[in-house]
Amino acid sequence: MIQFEAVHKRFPNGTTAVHDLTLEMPEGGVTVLVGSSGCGKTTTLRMVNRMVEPTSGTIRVGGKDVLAQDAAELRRSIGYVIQQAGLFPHRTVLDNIATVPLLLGWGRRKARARAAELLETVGLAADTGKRFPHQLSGGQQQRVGVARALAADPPVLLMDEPFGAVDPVVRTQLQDELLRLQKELSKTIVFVTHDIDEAVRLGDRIAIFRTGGHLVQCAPPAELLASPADDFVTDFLGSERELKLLSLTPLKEVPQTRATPLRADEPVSAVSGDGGRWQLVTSAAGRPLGWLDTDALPATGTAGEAPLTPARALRDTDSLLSALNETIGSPSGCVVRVDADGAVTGVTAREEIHARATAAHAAAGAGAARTAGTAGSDSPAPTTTATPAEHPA
Ligand SMILES: Nc1ncnc2c1ncn2[C@@H]1O[C@H](COP(=O)(O)OP(=O)(O)OP(=O)(O)O)[C@@H](O)[C@H]1O
Repeated sequence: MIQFEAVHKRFPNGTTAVHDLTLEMPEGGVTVLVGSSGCGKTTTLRMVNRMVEPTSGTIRVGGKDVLAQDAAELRRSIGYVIQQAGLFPHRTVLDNIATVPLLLGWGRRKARARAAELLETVGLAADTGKRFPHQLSGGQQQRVGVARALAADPPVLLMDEPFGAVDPVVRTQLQDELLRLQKELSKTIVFVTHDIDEAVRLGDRIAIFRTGGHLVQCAPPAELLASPADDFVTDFLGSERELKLLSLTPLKEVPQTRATPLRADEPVSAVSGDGGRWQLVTSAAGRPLGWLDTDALPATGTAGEAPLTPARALRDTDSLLSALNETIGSPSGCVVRVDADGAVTGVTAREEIHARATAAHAAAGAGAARTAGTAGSDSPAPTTTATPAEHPA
């Protein structure tokens, strides 16, 4: 959808912000640009909608050279979200969202109706529309910024540190919202961030830049984490590289021991972990109540009276990292698995989770090696075309 071919940007003061960039951003995917401050991420992003003009090279959006298009028209056809939303302070939220549709001549009524619909899409209450931006929290303003960018339903969204100015809890909520929206809308998104965790969470592909506007590596997150191209990328990914890889792998494919009723005449069922000492007790509806230590049971006691150690249950869509975390806290060393309704389906032992984690690492590494081989290079290529790796739903 977006292609950079040998793009160079040198500002009049002599600064080279982007150096010989060749990069493809696939349709319907999120490409995240990361790197330290001043490495050319924003300049790269802004060249897509011609807010910055390249010095040389070609940029195509949907196959068309951006320089061959009218700049204002191009900008209206591409959504743009920036840090702190950049809303017009004297316009209501609804009018802010309706900005591009009005510029496109939709008429006030239709533009406002679309804006009202988008308020709901981004998770804001209808009455928010009448307020002014300063009457909203930072997180709410960012949602309005996203709604404004989506108003004319552009195929491409440019997002420049959109969640950089909110606290970590709101940031996670906004990331969740974006993932949810993206599942529905499948936009081609270019997302700039400083935060590698955000990049791993949101990106279908991550492009890592180094100062001077050099692209060092571009790959799906799992490949990048399993096979960083050089020491710069390794350092940038941080010391928890392997754990980040586990955060991308869902628990789904890891086998589980199925739960079976302990005694047909009791409203509890149990499944054994840790050689049978620990029993998982469930309610009549099959929800997990906790782990029962059978060694500590009084001779005459029953499962229904004994104290239970709480068990946090995981679903198939949870990550191997969450599973690993649970095995550390679980007295049995097993994680409890539940279905979408919260009913226990079984348990998985720590060893199974470790084995799957090792396999996930090997598979991601093999994917990167295949890509490097295809590219005909003896080091991982900066631009890869490998199949996207597993990603949490
Ligand atoms: N208009 C300009 N004139 C001159 N130099 C500029 C201009 N805009 C950006 N630069 C320089 O180009 C380089 C890349 O800037 P850019 O904003 O693209 O980096 P960035 O990776 O987005 O940085 P940050 O993460 O800090 O936002 C920097 O050295 C910056 O100072």
